[in-house]
Amino acid sequence: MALTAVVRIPTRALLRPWARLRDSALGWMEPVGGVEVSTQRFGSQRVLVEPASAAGVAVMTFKNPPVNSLSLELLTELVINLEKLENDKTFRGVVLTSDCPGIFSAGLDLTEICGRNPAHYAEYWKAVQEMWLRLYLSNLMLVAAINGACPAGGCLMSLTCDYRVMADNPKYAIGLNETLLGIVAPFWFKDTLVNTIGHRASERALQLGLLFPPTEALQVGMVDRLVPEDQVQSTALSVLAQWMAIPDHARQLTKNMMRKPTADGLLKKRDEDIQNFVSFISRDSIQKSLQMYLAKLRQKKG
Ligand SMILES: CCCCC/C=C\CCC/C=C/CC(=O)SCCNC(=O)CCNC(=O)[C@H](O)C(C)(C)COP(=O)(O)OP(=O)(O)OC[C@H]1O[C@@H](n2cnc3c(N)ncnc32)[C@H](O)[C@@H]1OP(=O)(O)O
Repeated sequence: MALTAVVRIPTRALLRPWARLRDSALGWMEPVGGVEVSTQRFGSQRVLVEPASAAGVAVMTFKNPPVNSLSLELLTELVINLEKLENDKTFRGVVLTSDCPGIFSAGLDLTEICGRNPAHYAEYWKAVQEMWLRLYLSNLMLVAAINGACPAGGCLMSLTCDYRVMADNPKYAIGLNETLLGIVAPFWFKDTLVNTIGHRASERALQLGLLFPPTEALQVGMVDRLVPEDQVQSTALSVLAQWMAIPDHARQLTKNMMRKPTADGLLKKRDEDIQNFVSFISRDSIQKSLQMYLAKLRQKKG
């Protein structure tokens, strides 16, 4: 269904983005001459993108049931939709969230890294790298609305955002738990965590594969705010409204200055990282660990 409508925002607000917040706070909604803002919903099978009611903001919702595992398809759709948002200069901020009840994302799709061939592992890992690079270096303001469990690759995805709001439900946990599966978080996962919670806390969390319940995640700095479950998305949107008050060029240059050196670490050796992944994941011992882990997950219900 096409929900095309056009809202006009005054050019002065686009030139001075921080003015938009003030204007809307004053109740300014008059469509006056200026730049067209598309309010059309778009997206794809697994990623829905909807413009939020605030100008310049979109909500990107992952819907890859049952657990939003990061399949090759989901990763590809995510990157395509992010690129669309970035190319549409009317968007300045995006909330990332999930459509799967109680789960933000279960991380990498284990069926993509278990029982496949080396060419598939290479293709998949390239897509994981691409997702991280695009999100981590995005010029857009990204806020993760973590409305459920957020292990491993799901946690990584949220760590690429500029701010994390998590549902205050002790049933949910967040963290890089790779060691529990007998696998190792690659250096760029580690770097992203270190940049967020510091070296000592990362070392402990990574070695032990810690999954933090919300209160501990807040204490360690893995998330920025806890709110009741039904307020996760609205809080994420109001955080974005605050960030929108900062002039884009200054914020973007600052973000790039903070993040580029970390991203360069991977950009300089993408191929080597793919080769490392393929040879690591293809080992019999690693495949056995993953099979056992998957079997345990599947047995849980039985
Ligand atoms: C020295 C050189 C080093 C180089 C190394 C390079 C790289 C190696 C590192 C690679 C990095 C990997 C990062 C990852 O993301 S690995 C994935 C880790 N994910 C997890 O551990 C999460 C596993 N899932 C869960 O804990 C739970 O499913 C849950 C998310 C908490 C949800 O629980 P619940 O609601 O109870 O749902 P179920 O457990 O019953 O699951 C439903 C259904 O979904 C299947 N499933 C769950 N998670 C995954 C997954 N990640 N991938 C694929 N499938 C998954 C689960 O098996 C159930 O399936 P069935 O309905 O068929 O039983």
